[in-house]
Amino acid sequence: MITPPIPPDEEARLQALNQLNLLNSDPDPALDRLTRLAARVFGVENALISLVAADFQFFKSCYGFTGKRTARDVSFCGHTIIVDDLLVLEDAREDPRFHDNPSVIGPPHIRFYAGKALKTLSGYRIGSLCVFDSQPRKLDQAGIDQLIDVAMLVQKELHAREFALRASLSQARASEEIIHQEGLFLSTFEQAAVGVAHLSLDGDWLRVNARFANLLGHSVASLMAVPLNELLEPESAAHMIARRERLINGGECERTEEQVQHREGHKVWLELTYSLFRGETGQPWFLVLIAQDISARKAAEAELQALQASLQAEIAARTQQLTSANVQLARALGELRVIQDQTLIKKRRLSDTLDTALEAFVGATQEGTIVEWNQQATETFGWTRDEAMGNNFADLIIMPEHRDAVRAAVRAYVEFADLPQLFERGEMHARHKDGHPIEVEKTVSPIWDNGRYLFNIFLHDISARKHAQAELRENQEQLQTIMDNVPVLIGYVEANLRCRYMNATYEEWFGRDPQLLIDQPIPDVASPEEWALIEGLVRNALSGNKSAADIHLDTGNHPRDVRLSMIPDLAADGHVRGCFTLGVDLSDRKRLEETLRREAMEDPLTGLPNRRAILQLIQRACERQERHPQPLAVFFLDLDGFKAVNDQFGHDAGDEVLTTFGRRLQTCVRKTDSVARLAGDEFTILLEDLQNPKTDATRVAQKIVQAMQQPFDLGEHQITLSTSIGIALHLPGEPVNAEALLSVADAAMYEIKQSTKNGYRFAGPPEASKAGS
Ligand SMILES: Nc1nc2c(ncn2[C@@H]2O[C@H](COP(=O)(O)OP(=O)(O)OP(=O)(O)O)[C@@H](O)[C@H]2O)c(=O)[nH]1
Repeated sequence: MITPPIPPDEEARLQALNQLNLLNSDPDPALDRLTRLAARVFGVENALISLVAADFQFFKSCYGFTGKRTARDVSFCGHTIIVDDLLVLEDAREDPRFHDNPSVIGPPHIRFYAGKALKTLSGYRIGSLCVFDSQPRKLDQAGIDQLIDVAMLVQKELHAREFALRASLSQARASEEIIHQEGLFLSTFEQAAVGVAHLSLDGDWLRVNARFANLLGHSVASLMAVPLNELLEPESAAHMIARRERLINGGECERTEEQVQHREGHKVWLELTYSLFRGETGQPWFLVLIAQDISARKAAEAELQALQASLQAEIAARTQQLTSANVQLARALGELRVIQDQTLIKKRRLSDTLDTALEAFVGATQEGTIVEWNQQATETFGWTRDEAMGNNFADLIIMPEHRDAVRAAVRAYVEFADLPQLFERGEMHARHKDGHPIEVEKTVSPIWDNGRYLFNIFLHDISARKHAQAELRENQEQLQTIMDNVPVLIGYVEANLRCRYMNATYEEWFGRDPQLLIDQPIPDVASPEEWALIEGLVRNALSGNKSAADIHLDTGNHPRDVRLSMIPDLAADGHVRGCFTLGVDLSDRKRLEETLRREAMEDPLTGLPNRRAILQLIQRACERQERHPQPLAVFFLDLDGFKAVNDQFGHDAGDEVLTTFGRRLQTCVRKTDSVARLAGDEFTILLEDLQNPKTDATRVAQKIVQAMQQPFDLGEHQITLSTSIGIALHLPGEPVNAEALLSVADAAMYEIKQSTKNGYRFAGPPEASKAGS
């Protein structure tokens, strides 16, 4: 006996057989009729339809023979399925393959055997139709043809089952594809980062995504309750009608910027893109309206949630419809055609929506292969759709240094369902075709698609925005540098008295970090003394008035005289947002002024008031007499023989004498009186509040003359000098002229100098004056 050989396509053959679900199945009346027919046609005892499995053969239909299965290695049919034609044995005992086969040497004692292989629609030989008998027989050509005919009938029955099975499988796959496409469309429609709406040709809402409604402060339902033209300015509504007409008449998609009514009453600036969706025959179906908030982007997840739920219910309902459509193949095929048309429309709607989107859209498989690429992606990255499709998205649009991270993120998601940070809405660097980096805002949405993930990636080019932000930052830094380097204290106080800014001058003045002030209430960070100094100014400025004052600040290092100015920061509506603070250090200027003032009024050698100062003092004293009518006296003094001191002892010795003379004069008068040096060795004394002018003046003059008797100490030498004194009295009511009064005293001094020197003389008639020594 020879065991049946294994066919070369065994594995595929067994798979085809298993898919038919016929092994070990119940008898089939149609097949039983055919085996009965075969036995009768050939007048044999037995007819079988056998299916050859991996290690047994199963008798799907038997006529005569009563077994259900036998081992494959003793089977006749195992041989039948490997021959191209029929296997015909007139007497099995004479064939080396079968002469000792258990079915030959034992029951059913097969002698005659004729079998024809049965093939599946794909050509796999899964079994055979055979007839056999316990008596040897011959089979002529007519018999062979008949056996082939009956085998073809059996094969046709099997094909009918296979066809039904395939149709059922194909229907199931088509249903899955429709559900998938529906899900893809809805997911994209709802996840679009822009507002999307479909409008009837009359401009009525058909479908609005939550993003669109959210832009206008509406829910989808409430927005759809308001006609679009009522949301627009009257002029814009008229334009919209004209725009619709143009699109219907074949015009290109149009983009416009409109002020649209927000539900809360204000207007929102939106960029609106109108396009038209046409059916397969070109007839206009509906309008697609894309809206983008061009003032600010706002999330709308909450609204999306509700709409998604209703759309999912719609998917479930449709799935139910499709399931019931599987009852009859013909009907199912018809419905399939309809649904395929709908799928096509939705695909085109999706594709149109994506192509008019203002964001780049890239669809990629979990291996990274690009399967979707819209027009905006071409504009953003430079690759045409044809160039991009089929390529790896990381290689194409991710900067080389980020590719490993992106691939790891995708792997983490696919293998562990771990949602990496990379998928969150955020910013990243993408890569242009020419290699330069593009800053983009990304949204990544994984979708479960038929046993694997697809990634929907929305990318929005934000390079221009980033560039503007960088420029702004640079300008702010430049401004900050200037502010920190001007020798002026600059700050900003908010209306709630909190400090928002203080420049580096603050640290220079107070030795404290200005950052410690930021956001702190000024009354808390200033000392009580400082706050008392500036509170009035700050509050005045915060009530809208400019204010300035010179204040004396104890700034730690050293006290400063500061000119503090407060300028209110007024908003466009007139309310006060805060105030700018400018502090200019006047200390140096004040010191200089003081020096100049002193130098203008003081004699540098003796430190006594100079000529200008004593003239002012005399003038004011005379003016005071109007309120306090007390007489005063002016002395004009000149040292006698002073020139000789210089000549004999030198100029320094002369200076010493002058200084000592000044001090000596001060000891002769009251603290309220004034001693001044006019020039050279000329001095002046102003005596005020005299009771008896002449007597009082005489007493002072004599005191001076006496004081001059004391020698001047010049180191190794001592000298004695005298002075000549002219005295002018001024009584209340007399004309006020300091220069004239001084001249009068000078003239009196001159007279005594010309006569005796070393004495005093009153101005006026000779008898009123007296020389004293
Ligand atoms: N050491 C010194 N000498 C001065 C200063 N200013 C003026 N002199 C000198 O003071 C002298 C004053 O001159 P006079 O008053 O004419 O000389 P005198 O010797 O006092 O003459 P009589 O007044 O007539 O007694 C001059 O020699 C000046 O050069 C000064 O600031 N220091």
